[in-house]
Amino acid sequence: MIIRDVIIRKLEMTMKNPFSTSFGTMQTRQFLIIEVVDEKGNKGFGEGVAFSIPWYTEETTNTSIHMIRDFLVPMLKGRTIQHPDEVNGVFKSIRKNNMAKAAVECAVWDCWAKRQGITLTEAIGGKKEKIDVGISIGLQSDFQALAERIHQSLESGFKRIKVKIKPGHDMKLLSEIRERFPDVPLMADANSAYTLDDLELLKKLDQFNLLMIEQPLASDDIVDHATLQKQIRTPICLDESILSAEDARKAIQLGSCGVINVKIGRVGGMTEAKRIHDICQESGIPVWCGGMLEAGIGRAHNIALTTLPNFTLPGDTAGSSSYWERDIISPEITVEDGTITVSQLNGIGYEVDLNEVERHTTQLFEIRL
Ligand SMILES: O=C(O)CCC(=O)C1=CC=C[C@@H](O)[C@@H]1C(=O)O
Ligand SMILES: [Mg+2]
Repeated sequence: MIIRDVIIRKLEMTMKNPFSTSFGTMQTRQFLIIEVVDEKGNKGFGEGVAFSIPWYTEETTNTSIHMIRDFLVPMLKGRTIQHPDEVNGVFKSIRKNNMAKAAVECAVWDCWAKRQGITLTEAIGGKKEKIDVGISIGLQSDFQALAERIHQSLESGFKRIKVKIKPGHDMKLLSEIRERFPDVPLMADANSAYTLDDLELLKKLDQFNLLMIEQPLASDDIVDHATLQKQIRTPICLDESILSAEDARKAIQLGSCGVINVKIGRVGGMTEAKRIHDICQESGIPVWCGGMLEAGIGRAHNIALTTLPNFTLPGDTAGSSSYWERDIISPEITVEDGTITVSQLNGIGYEVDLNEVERHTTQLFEIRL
């Protein structure tokens, strides 16, 4: 396969509900859609999930455009790609910028699967026909609002609830949730808001019987997390700290976590996500698919990834209607009784609604290779 054309679109879409974490609130979601076209005219799509502000990782929507236009796409010029696993190696000389790499690599995966006449799920070796889905609820204005969101989410069948915590919004919040919803599969994501100075408080969170606590300490740390994991019963789930399969190997070796959240963008693509899955599987560490408030194309890639066997925990892969009035794919992704039925259609399994894409496009770059 030879990639002949690449179209980079920057989109801006308004989320139904603002999403708040320990680092800020977002309602307008900027992201990229990468379209690749091969020499036979097959098309593939990937989503660039970096935010407009570099608060989750160092990347932004605009740094991704720069990386993709000026470095990554030129590296594909004149190259025959036998299998999409090769793209990870092609981009290896470029450091980090994982979300930019993943956006292009995922478009190549989709294109290749369509060219082979197979689903993306088959292309990566996934087997599940249905996947379990949880929901991530951002910080809310007050407990009543949060309780209402949890209640609605349980009514809709979501298989686990993730809430955001930060210093000052932890003990009381979790104890109120537990009082009202004693048996709910519950986890808390701190997005790096604590340090080992908070050890005593973090130990107390064990009483809430959380499935796991996500990224309590620094975003680039695995050493302090290992110290913390030895002193708390609740499994630590690493998110921000794991950027590669090597990071996963080291974190597991140090005992820094009991679970890993895999995000395709954060780790630089589908190939690296599969490697992390495999390392965790060999080490008895369960994984689940994290979310980046994606639109339909990114979401479709996440669903395919989740069909791998060691994705044994529900992911942050809620359906289109949890985020958008109208998604950019057809049909939209729907969740029934807390599960998504994996599409049997080729590639990502959904049609990209180019009219909707255009309606939200604020910048477009066409590159002919
Ligand atoms: O529903 C989703 O897409 C998951 C949302 C979510 O929890 C997150 C998205 C992006 C950055 C973070 O705030 C957070 C996370 O850390 O997992
Ligand atoms: Mg997280």
